[in-house]
Amino acid sequence: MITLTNIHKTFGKQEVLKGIDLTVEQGDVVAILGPSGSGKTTLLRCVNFLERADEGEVQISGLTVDCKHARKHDIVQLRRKTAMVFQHYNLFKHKTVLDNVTEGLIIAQKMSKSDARTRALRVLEQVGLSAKINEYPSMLSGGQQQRVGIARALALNPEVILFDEPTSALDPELVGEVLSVIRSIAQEGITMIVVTHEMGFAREVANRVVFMDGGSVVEEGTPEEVFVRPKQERTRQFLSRYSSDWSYVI
Ligand SMILES: Nc1ncnc2c1ncn2[C@@H]1O[C@H](COP(=O)(O)OP(=O)(O)OP(=O)(O)O)[C@@H](O)[C@H]1O
Repeated sequence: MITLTNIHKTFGKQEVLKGIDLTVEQGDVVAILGPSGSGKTTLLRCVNFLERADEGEVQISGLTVDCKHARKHDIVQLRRKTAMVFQHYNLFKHKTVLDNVTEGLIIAQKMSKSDARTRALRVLEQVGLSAKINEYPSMLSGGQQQRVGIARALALNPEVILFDEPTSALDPELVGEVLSVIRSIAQEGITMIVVTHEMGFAREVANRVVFMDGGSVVEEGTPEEVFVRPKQERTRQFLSRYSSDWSYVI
């Protein structure tokens, strides 16, 4: 469903992605792990052209875009197939929860107000926020704000949702509620790529784990392959550093 081929990205003199190849099947939940600065977020942003890779190809359900020569029209088409959940939620502060979700549907998807409202109410129920639709982001906890971010992504009915460290801005006690919402969405078969430092989540919710280091994919496999029988020494070292952080229990 998604194929990334030979993705390269350089910032200044720093080569941040060194020829990444990755295939994601429909319904996959792919967790991307790796040390800080290994290029995880940059890779995710290259999928929907929030960053344009210098070289390589992004293919999402039949649409192939050459990163170097992509035209605006191709990028718009590709973005329609994706939705992103950001680390810092990126909500509109002066809009209610409901309007935060309907806005994208009315503007980007040219939906009527009443259809947008119907869909928004459905996804807000899915993330457990039916009681908060008329509140403003500042009235919500970080976990609730991130659930609005997730609802907004879901409402777009994308082929893939890209999560960029969705819990890293949250206080520890709020992480579980957001991960549980992501897990419940994953169980519905939505394709997801999740950049995360939550090892327990990656182990229990993802069906594929990708370990990146230094701008390359060092190892990938099922959670069992990567967590229990890692082949690469670098993966082993990384996991042992994080072994006390597997606190998320479903
Ligand atoms: N827009 C940018 N301009 C310049 N350098 C950048 C830019 N975005 C990322 N980088 C650099 O690219 C490298 C990889 O960053 P990236 O955010 O992709 O890593 P990461 O693995 O997601 O790290 P973390 O886990 O800390 O978020 C870092 O050295 C970062 O400073």
